[in-house]
Amino acid sequence: MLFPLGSPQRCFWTLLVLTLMVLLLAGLLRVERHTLLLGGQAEGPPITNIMFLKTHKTASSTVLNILFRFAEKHNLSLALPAGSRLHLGYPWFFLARYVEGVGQAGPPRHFNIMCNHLRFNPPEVQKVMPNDTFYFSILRNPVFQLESSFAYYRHLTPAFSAAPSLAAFLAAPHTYYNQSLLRNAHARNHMWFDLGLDPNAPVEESYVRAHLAHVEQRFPLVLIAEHFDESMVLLRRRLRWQLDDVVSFKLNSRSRRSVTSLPPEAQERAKRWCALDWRLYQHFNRTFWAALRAELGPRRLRSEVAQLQERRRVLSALCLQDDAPKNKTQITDARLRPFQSGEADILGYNLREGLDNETLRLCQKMVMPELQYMAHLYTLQFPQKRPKNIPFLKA
Ligand SMILES: Nc1ncnc2c1ncn2[C@@H]1O[C@H](COP(=O)(O)OS(=O)(=O)O)[C@@H](OP(=O)(O)O)[C@H]1O
Repeated sequence: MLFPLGSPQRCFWTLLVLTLMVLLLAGLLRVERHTLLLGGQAEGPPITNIMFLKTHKTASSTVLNILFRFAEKHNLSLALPAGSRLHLGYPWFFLARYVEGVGQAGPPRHFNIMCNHLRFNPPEVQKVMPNDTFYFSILRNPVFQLESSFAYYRHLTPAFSAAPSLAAFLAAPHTYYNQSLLRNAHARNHMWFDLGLDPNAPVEESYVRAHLAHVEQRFPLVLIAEHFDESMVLLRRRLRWQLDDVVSFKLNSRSRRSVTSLPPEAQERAKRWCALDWRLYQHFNRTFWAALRAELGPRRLRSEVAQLQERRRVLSALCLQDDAPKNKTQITDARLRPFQSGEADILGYNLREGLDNETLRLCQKMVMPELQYMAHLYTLQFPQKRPKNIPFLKA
């Protein structure tokens, strides 16, 4: 025996061993708590009051599909466009009266989820969303966002239709771009515009910093389209949702035929032309990774991303014909054909044949394009109103 019983040394070693055991136990408990969280048993009830600022050409229709499915599953109310409208007043600033069910008179009406395209206007949004609403949005690298916008809004945006190509537009943007036309919103700092800010403001440091701080204050979570799966991991944790709630298929994508890659010098021009969006993207790309790091370690992140991707693989094999997106001529069910625009060849999906009713319903919702799904939810929420008319479905 090294130390005789009762000696101070023995007390010291006993205390040390006990302290180490307590620390070890505390560590194990922490790991256990994390594991529980990841198994889908998030702490607290799921968040159900949500405002998603649906920026353009940023994977936002895929996020909207996730929110629509959650709303339908939990019977939550949606702030949907009033009457025959298909969006919430875009490109004009959002007004509460653009929402169905919000009258000029009478008590204020609140909704659980707002996620259709709108130009952000906080005081008006607050009129229809509860005080405890969780605000989030998504951004994409402005070079790719602009390229996607150019293909999609080619015929709707005067600045784009006047230019022979995006590279030509970027070589001399002021030749084509008239900033007084609201319809040119798609052509410059589109995400900055969607946030309700001035896309033609001079890129002065104090202005940019002040507005980035405002956006960060208003949106505690900003996702990044290039890191979609990591974004879903973070979103799920923040909303305290289940894994299946954030599994999705890629919606609104273009066929390879309609994607053009800008040469490096045109990419640099795009960053300069959309300098406000570029600053926005750089800033929120940093905050996104900082938020992920604060939330979970790299191993845990890899494991959650892998779980999400595995679930997507399973659902894709269950739901989709050939596991692959299809162009409009290949999609057999007209209700699943996405809206086509400009020079973009927008893809959708065919479902596998012979699905049982419950699986069919799940799969249909996962691939249902935005307008059709919105029309479906509008009829569910306002059965007494005239159903939404989706003109291209009749063509
Ligand atoms: N999951 C996921 N991950 C990464 N990227 C994705 C995802 N889902 C959609 N997309 C791409 O987002 C583009 C469509 O964006 P939106 O749905 O926001 O467009 S819209 O404004 O609602 O019309 C469109 O980009 P382009 O194909 O470059 O046009 C989609 O391919």
